[in-house]
Amino acid sequence: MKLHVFPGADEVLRTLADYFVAVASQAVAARGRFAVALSGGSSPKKLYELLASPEYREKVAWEQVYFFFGDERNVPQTSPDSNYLMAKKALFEPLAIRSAQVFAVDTRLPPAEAATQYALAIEEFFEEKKARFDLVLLGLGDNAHTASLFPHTPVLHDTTVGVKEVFLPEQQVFRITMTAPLLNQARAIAFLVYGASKALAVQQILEFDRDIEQYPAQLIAPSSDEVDWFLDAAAAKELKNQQSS
Ligand SMILES: O=C(O)[C@H](O)[C@@H](O)[C@H](O)[C@H](O)COP(=O)(O)O
Repeated sequence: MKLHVFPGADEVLRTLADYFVAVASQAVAARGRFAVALSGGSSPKKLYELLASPEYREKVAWEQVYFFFGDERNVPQTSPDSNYLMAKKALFEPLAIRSAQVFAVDTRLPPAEAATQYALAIEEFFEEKKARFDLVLLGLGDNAHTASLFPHTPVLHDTTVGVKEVFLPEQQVFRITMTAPLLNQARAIAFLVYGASKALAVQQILEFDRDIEQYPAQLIAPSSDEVDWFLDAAAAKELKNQQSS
């Protein structure tokens, strides 16, 4: 696990953008393609816009990049809450990404069906059960959730390598999420977390005793052991140890 802590969010985003470029280039060179599972929420929007900017857009062979979503809200793809719509506006449209390169959750289906169909689409893409993303981008909620692995939800104990629907009783909404076993098959995982509101969650995940019911992001432990945390100082301020382990 590697920590990359910088004073401001801009430096965090640029460092993660450079990391993204490096992992993408390595994957294309080794396997002829780069399969990435994007994070949703608000934090990664600036990263996607930076990657699509004139400074970065020439650094990646975008025609060899295939995009998936670590999770999705159970809303139409035209909804402002859609992770797909956010990525479409920030990344896919500016880079003229072909629709065949983007695997979005079909949220027209009922949640359970959408999850099953998405899992099948992932298996077909990788042409095997051991689907391995080259990179999974993750955020962190201030309640220590990641993707849609929320505290005290059954999906936290799901050993399926796949995609499941999650009902969030507080918000009375469904989400669709990759399970921890699927996420953990990734070759590399990068968390992007910035802002003081995340500081306690970061400390809980990295320094508290294991308690996945309360701190679901503790489930993220890829077999590759390649987990990089990209944090600004505000998000890292509760950490006693800011050294990588
Ligand atoms: O669909 C989502 O919302 C994300 O996948 C979710 O896991 C997100 O990463 C965290 O909730 C942090 O969200 P912010 O970046 O908006 O704080």
